[in-house]
Amino acid sequence: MAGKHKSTDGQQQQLTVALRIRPIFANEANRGPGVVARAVAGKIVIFQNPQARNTADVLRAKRSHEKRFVFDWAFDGKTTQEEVYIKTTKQLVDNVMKGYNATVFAYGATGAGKTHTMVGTDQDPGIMVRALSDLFKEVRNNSDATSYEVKMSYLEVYNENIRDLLNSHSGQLDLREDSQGNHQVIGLSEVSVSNEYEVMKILTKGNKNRTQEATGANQTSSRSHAMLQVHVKQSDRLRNTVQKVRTGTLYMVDLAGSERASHTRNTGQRFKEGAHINMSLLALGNCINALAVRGVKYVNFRDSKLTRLLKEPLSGNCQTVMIAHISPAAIHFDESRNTLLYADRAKNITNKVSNEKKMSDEDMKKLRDDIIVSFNRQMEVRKKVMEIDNKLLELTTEFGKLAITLNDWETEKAKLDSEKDKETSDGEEEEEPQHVRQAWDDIEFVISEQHRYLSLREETEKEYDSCCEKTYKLAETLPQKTNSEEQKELLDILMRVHELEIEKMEMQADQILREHELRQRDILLARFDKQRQLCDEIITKQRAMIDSMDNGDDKNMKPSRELLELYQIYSREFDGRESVINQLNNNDHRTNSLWKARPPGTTDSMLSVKNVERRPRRNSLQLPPISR
Ligand SMILES: Nc1ncnc2c1ncn2[C@@H]1O[C@H](COP(=O)(O)OP(=O)(O)OP(=O)(O)O)[C@@H](O)[C@H]1O
Repeated sequence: MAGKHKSTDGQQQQLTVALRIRPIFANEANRGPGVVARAVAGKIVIFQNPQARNTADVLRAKRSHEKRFVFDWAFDGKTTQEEVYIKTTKQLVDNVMKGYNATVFAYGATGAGKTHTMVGTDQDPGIMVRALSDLFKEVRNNSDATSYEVKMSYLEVYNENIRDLLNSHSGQLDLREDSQGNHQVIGLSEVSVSNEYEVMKILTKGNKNRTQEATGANQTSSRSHAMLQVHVKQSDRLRNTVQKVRTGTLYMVDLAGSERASHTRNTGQRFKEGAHINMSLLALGNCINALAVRGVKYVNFRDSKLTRLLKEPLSGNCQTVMIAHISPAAIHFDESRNTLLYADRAKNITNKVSNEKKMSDEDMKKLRDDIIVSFNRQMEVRKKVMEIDNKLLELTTEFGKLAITLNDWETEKAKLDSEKDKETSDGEEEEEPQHVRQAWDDIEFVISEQHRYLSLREETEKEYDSCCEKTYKLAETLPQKTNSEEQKELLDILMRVHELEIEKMEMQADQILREHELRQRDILLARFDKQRQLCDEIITKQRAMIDSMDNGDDKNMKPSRELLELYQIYSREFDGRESVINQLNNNDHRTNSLWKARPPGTTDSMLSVKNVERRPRRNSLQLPPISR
């Protein structure tokens, strides 16, 4: 089997080119110098110029008049129909069943064996029948899990007119280009088929309708290009699974003879046909030449109906096999050489093959719905995270307030204890008032709530991450799944709108956090303020104590010179600070703007609830001792 056909999705694939040399007929062998084309080693064609045989120097003649062509496959007169089918087309059938498109077309001069390869006879059928027979075998083998719909259409292009071979009354049919750049034949009948016997009947009927005429070159020459299209649509039968619908099309084309019109010695109508056939084959040749040159952006498929119909097979999402045909007879040297050169050129054509690219309106709607559902879920979960954050921030604020109440109480208790010491010296601890006991209970509750919300946040954040991943995976499939710019643009806009929604939500969350930070700073500042007042009080009292000692008898308790200097600096700082605070209190606006700057030394962890731990109940406020 040709390894070249085993398609990996989205990969560049070269056109597979096979060359078939039919057996020489007795009348051909009698008429000239015999055989000029031989297939060697299954891949090489040795082609000789018959005139070389007249040269005396046999070796020199051989070198200059013998040409070798290498193809994917080279078949000779002994190769069976089955072998040709297995090597060129069998894998295409497998790929069509996987949802790819595939084309096999027969090219060559009149009488070179195209129809024999494509259609064959009842006793020895050709590719069309064998491919359909294999396709139905696959359908039967997989019918438990998959439901299939196989439809066929068969048309011919004759004198640049398209006719339906399955409906002889259809007349000429129009070819239209859809929004995705594919060509469709309007009004072409599609027949549902379920087994190979029906296919055989339909093909025989179609071939009878085909324009055939005896010419000087062939007894039953096909004067038209015939195209058989087999569409396979499949969907999973299994319940509770996502319905996956795949469609693949197999195009099988039997082209009209490619020889020059003059060779058939035709005049009048026959000549006109020849001219048309050659015009479309010339257009096909031009397309093949253009496609074979790497980097060519524009290929003109518009010149003929045939090239318009073959646009997708040759340039688009399709695996394509060309089977070129030649006669081995010396009398057909010119046509055979032309065919060999065409086929050689066609080897360079590459197609990009994918079974994902084509997207029906139904699939498009599903993808759009999936994206919306995924985004909405993402927004919902993000909202939940925001609500949790909000709750955590409220708890942090609450914690801050309660901490102030407790600190206030510790300060007050220290004062009360020292006053009591003076009076009674019994060392009994001050009883906590009701609001302080309540504050301890509340702070305990706040801490347990913080832990609860933190673990909830962790879970919800994980859920949010998986939602984001799902949405972006869907978004990533877009370029592969759509082939229309319009579809892509629409889905891009949809994605952008939702991204903006998410961004808006993030900004709201940011705003809430900022407001909370401001509140936290207020609380922190209030705590600093209390601490400062306490320090002031301590320093002032110590100063008074030292002053009183200074006046007393104990000269050893005199403060050092250094300490006295520090007191002076402190009182200057104190006066300056008081005047700034007075100024700020008179001007609310400026006070607010001052809060906007983070107080020096305030770190994120100071604002975070995670790091706040319950203070030990009986631990009074610790101040650094002033060392003398
Ligand atoms: N490989 C082959 N083995 C045996 N007979 C062949 C083979 N190829 C072609 N023939 C015979 O040669 C004759 C011409 O072949 P065929 O009609 O297939 O040519 P064609 O290329 O389709 O010609 P046209 O373009 O005129 O339709 C037929 O009688 C056919 O049976």
